[in-house]
Amino acid sequence: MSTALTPPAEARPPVRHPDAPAPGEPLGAHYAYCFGCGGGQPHGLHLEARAGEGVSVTAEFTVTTDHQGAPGLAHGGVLATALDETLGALGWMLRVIAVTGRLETDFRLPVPVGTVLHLQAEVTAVHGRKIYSTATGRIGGPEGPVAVRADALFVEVKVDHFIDNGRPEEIQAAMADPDQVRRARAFEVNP
Ligand SMILES: CCCCCCCCCCCCCCCC(=O)SCCNC(=O)CCNC(=O)[C@H](O)C(C)(C)COP(=O)(O)OP(=O)(O)OC[C@H]1O[C@@H](n2cnc3c(N)ncnc32)[C@H](O)[C@@H]1OP(=O)(O)O
Repeated sequence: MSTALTPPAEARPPVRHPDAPAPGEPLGAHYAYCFGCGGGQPHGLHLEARAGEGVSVTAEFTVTTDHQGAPGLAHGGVLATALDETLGALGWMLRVIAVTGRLETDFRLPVPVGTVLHLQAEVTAVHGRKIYSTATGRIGGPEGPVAVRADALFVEVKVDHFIDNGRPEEIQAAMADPDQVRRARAFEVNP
């Protein structure tokens, strides 16, 4: 793990937000067109995450023919996306908006098409806006061997990060969504 992903000595253990979803509760998509979790992306990962104990989440992603690199095998970048999306879902447990600053990935086993990747992620430490976290993706079941893993640094941001930087067409469409809950989920972690 790179030094940038080692929490400083002053970092604190993460605190589960009192209003975090209960363990086992599905977290749902934060944005319908998210490539990781959105239902509106036909070739996306359609990753489904659930709240875990403490500051953790679990998720599942089924590798399809849309996700290949080599014939019959998942593309490494797609697997990194699955790890990134799962780690991103930890924001629901802290109730903060955060984006990936650094993602360091280990690929340990090839992952064939048709595999269900069982993901687990947890926050390990928090220092100011910096959120340190780690994730695994197992195959053959939730207790199966680790095929992929990652360490990450997410950085807390304000909602302006998206409004100021996203392409105006998509930002305006998301803000104009008549579904208030969906609109809130797209722009805030706390709907
Ligand atoms: C319409 C749609 C709405 C969406 C609704 C939102 C819902 C919730 C969205 C969730 C989405 C989930 C999806 C999966 C998660 C992604 O994939 S997120 C997308 C990929 N990530 C990005 O696009 C981020 C791009 N990078 C940036 O915008 C900026 O570099 C950052 C990360 C915000 C940091 O910039 P900054 O705010 O200016 O902060 P900065 O002072 O540079 O850094 C703060 C601290 O972090 C450290 N740091 C920053 N980057 C790094 C790094 N790469 N390595 C080491 N340290 C770093 C700095 O050294 C600094 O440390 P201290 O000096 O405080 O000790």
